[in-house]
Amino acid sequence: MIATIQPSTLSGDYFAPPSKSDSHRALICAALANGFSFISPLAPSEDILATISALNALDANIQLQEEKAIVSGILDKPTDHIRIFCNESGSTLRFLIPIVAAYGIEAVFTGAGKLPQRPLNLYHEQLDCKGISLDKLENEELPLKVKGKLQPGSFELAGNVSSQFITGLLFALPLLNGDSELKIISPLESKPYVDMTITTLHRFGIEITEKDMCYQIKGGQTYLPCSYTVEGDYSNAAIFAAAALLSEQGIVLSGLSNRSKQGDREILELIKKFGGSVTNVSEDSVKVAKGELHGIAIDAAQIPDLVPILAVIGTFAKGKTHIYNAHRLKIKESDRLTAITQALYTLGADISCDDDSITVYGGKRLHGGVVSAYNDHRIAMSMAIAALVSDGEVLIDGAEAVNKSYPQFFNDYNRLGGRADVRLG
Ligand SMILES: O=C(O)C1=C[C@@H](OP(=O)(O)O)[C@@H](O)[C@H](O)C1
Ligand SMILES: C=C(OP(=O)(O)O)C(=O)O
Repeated sequence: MIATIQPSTLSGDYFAPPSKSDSHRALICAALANGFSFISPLAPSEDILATISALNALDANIQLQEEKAIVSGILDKPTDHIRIFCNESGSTLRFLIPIVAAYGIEAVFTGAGKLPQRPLNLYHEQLDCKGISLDKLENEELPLKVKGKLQPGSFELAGNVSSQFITGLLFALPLLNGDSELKIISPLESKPYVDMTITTLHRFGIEITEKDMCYQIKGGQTYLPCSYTVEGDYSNAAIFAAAALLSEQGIVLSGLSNRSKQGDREILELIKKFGGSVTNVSEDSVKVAKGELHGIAIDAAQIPDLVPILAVIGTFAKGKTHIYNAHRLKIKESDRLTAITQALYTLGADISCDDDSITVYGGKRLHGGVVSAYNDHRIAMSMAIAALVSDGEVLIDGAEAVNKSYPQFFNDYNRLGGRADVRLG
């Protein structure tokens, strides 16, 4: 699909869609609980549908009704052999591998897009000696056959590859018949996502303690069903917060808890640092509007998903914006460092990147052109915001990538005054 976008200004009232990360966690915890849980709101993005399909393959019974899921948990040990298609969802894949291992189920995991090239090395290193065999069936990470019964004990993981490996083990280890500990042996990046996991586990009756970056997990714990309200998604709302920086009237962003553990709520502090206007309206809504924007330095270690839209804001801001500690962006749905740099460069931005950082000198308008989404939802959405300040139309090739996390993106974009025409290309 191709999105053809004319320059415009977005303004008005925006309501954040449910958080993809929070939704994954709630669905998995509910599926591991014996009894009925109710989860709402839910948005049927490709990633969330992948997790629902995977959990139903594990004999959980998840019924989606409009924007709500009714989940009855996995009954004892589900079937012995299953195939789990994770589509392009790294969360689905990395969260479910330890869970399948905890149940002793033989499973073949498959995926699409770049997922077969995204690393699983930490599981190969840590699960092989805990009763689990992980066999690559072809020459990439997927298809992957997982076999064996996960044993409790001591695990050691690096903190600078993906926090998703830690989350996956935190879901599974409480189910085992013995205690475990999970030592993080290098500085933990994307730590807010692990904090989100622990918060959601607590809501479903599972307790994890942590001291000196070592997580202690008691075995024999029982997930308890509950009614769970999914938070608004800061990662996707950040796209419209950036758009608001181009608008005198601004945008009121609602449905975003000011007590959220989502790391990407940092977007509001960063917008203030850029010189944008941020005004609290209520506990769950904030108004963002135009300000005198100047370049800033940004440590991306804890907020990787914000980097594409931060680079776009950098093109708005006068002077230098430098985003560093961003090396992990190379192993997302695209090599996001190269993708966002190339796409903005195509529209005339003064931008460059290396293996760990992006530098952009902003303050001048961009020009129109044709850019790729690189099969990456966050690149597609970020470039739709860059199009707002381009002299001339911008065509985003592969705009359907937004469906991975935010199928309603272009509807919301146009409702706020955007001029995006999305057609099969
Ligand atoms: O746990 C999660 O929900 C996520 C963790 C992050 O990955 P990393 O931990 O690999 O940075 C993030 O990029 C991803 O979109 C969602
Ligand atoms: C990388 C992302 O998700 P995942 O790792 O779940 O594929 C994302 O949503 O930007």
